[in-house]
Amino acid sequence: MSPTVYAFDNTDALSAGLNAFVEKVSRDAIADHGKVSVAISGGSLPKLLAKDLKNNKNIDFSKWHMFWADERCVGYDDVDSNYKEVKTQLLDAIPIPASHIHPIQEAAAIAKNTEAAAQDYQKQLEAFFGASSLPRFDLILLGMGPDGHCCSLFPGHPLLQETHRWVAPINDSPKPPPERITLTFPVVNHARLVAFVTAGEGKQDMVQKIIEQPELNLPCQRVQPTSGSAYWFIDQAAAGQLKPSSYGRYKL
Ligand SMILES: O=C(O)[C@H](O)[C@@H](O)[C@H](O)[C@H](O)COP(=O)(O)O
Repeated sequence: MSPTVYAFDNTDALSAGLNAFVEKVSRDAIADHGKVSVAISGGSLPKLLAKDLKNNKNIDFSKWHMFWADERCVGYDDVDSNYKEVKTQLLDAIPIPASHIHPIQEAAAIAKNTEAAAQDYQKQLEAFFGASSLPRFDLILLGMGPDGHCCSLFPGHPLLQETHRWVAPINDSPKPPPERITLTFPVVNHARLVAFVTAGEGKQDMVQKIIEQPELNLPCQRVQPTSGSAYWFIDQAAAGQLKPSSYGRYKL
């Protein structure tokens, strides 16, 4: 199924729309199963997400569990750490219990032991979701790279074919740093909801390709939740090459 695309006048409006969407996802998940599992990527996403969400008093963050969709193998304090970015932008400002925050294992990350970091992260997912079936996140929040990558799943990379592992190591990421771990497509596509968040004119060509040329089979286009839905939250600049019929407006 094609994703639903919402375009916003500017990034402030995008953050407001995303905040309303996440509030609803959180309410529905808590009503359904008492907690909310969220996985998030790095890049520009944490800031766009946190702008309004960090002040949202209608969300019961005590029920949230935060995971990473992909992570760079660096220490928690490193400028490249996705954990650090999400913590600084969002987690430090919301009442989420520390035990509900699930970063990758720092020792393995610092040692650049991507295999150990990936195996440990898979164990963390098994401990939370159970080991017998694929994890089913309530929400996976992803950015889009200018080459059409998402998570640390890059065009043409063998990891696109991974069908067994939930979390995979990567040592040759074309986007630095090269050592990372990433959720794999089986996990991403088992989520209830996946929301892409991207903004800026620099993204408009790739957004057009991904939304209007599905035959390209780029990583972002392989995100097709099997029993869930995919959404795009973009600003007008990123929507600049899209046909007006390709997107709609999110109703707050
Ligand atoms: O660790 C990372 O690098 C990311 O998780 C990556 O997948 C990111 O989300 C995209 O590259 C988009 O990044 P920008 O929004 O900064 O372009």
